[in-house]
Amino acid sequence: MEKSAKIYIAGHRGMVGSAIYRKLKKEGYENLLVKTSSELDLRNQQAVADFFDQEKPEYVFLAAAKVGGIVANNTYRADFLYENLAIQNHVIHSAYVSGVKKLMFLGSSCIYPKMAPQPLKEDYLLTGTLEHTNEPYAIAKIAGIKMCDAYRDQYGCNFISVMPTNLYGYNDNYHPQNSHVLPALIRKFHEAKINNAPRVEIWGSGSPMREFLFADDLADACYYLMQNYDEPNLINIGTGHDLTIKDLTVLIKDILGYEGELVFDASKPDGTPRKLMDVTKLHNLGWRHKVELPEGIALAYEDFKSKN
Ligand SMILES: NC(=O)C1=CN([C@@H]2O[C@H](COP(=O)(O)OP(=O)(O)OC[C@H]3O[C@@H](n4cnc5c(N)ncnc54)[C@H](OP(=O)(O)O)[C@@H]3O)[C@@H](O)[C@H]2O)C=CC1
Ligand SMILES: C[C@H]1O[C@H](OP(=O)(O)OP(=O)(O)OC[C@H]2O[C@@H](n3cnc4c(=O)[nH]c(N)nc43)[C@H](O)[C@@H]2O)[C@@H](O)[C@@H](O)C1=O
Repeated sequence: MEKSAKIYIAGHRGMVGSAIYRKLKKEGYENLLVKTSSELDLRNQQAVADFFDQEKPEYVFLAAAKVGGIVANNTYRADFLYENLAIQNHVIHSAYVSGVKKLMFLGSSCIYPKMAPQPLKEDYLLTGTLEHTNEPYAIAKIAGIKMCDAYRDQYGCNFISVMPTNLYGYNDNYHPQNSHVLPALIRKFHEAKINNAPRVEIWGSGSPMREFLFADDLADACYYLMQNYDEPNLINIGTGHDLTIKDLTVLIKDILGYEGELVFDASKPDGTPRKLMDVTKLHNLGWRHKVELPEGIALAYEDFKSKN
């Protein structure tokens, strides 16, 4: 990617898009094209086609999507399927029509079968049944991967797909119901601490295992892969380490300095028992994460406090 290249970051106000934006600025890219969802609704096919026709971006990071935690995914099942399919269909097709040189599509670790062997290798895609709570979102993401590959096969487009593990960081979503676990726990322990609440409720059994990557590390990996990866099929992005939700809870509780009790709410879903990424392919290409979980949680908490 030449420093003068015109680069469209779809979803630049989100956690991932804003991290990619910061990374590209830091690397000296000045010609960055961005639009909020009110300026350009990516669900609108004609608006997306017109935008690509007029702006003709050379590179695209597709980090716009309908995103949320386990309960949001399970509650707004139709919206997660429809909106994500619409956004990615319109952006990927218009990128082909307007002659984009390279596009990166962001998927998610939930594309893998619920009971796949661990760690999750890229070739486990479509080898089993998906986790129910996020099946619509996962189906949309799988369609995005297959769309990138099909446009490469039929039209020779250099469209790549990356699969990040669970993410957290600056500009995360801290909504009490719709967020992912890590930002949800930061909010819960922060509020419990300032209100002297005796206990905090944790969803599910605490036994599921999750892997967490700081969003700025993800942006670094995306930039690296945009320069060093030109293959079909997907590539995982993660740390290669995971922990139980219970251990994550204790870690966040300690970092935030909350001293009350934990109560596990079995009426809430556990979701996938484990989804640890196999990052051999990424490591072999020469990229590794830098921010470890305790440091990243402290950074995310500072960001949360500065906005709340
Ligand atoms: N968060 C996580 O743990 C993980 C995320 N990912 C993937 O990373 C990508 C980014 O996620 P993340 O940054 O967390 O999500 P966020 O919710 O933080 O940001 C999503 C962005 O998408 C934009 N967007 C949503 N709908 C539309 C629309 N109809 N038209 C235009 N823009 C739209 C929003 O724009 P605006 O602000 O202008 O409204 C927003 O900035 C997604 O593809 C997601 O699937 C993958 C694995 C884990
Ligand atoms: C990134 C990935 O994220 C989603 O999958 P998920 O990993 O299951 O999502 P999650 O972060 O919301 O939960 C992880 C675990 O944590 C437990 N948990 C405890 N207490 C809270 C809590 O307070 N909030 C939340 N959200 N979860 C909690 C929760 O019960 C679950 O066992 C996908 O839908 C999809 O979006 C996707 O791709």
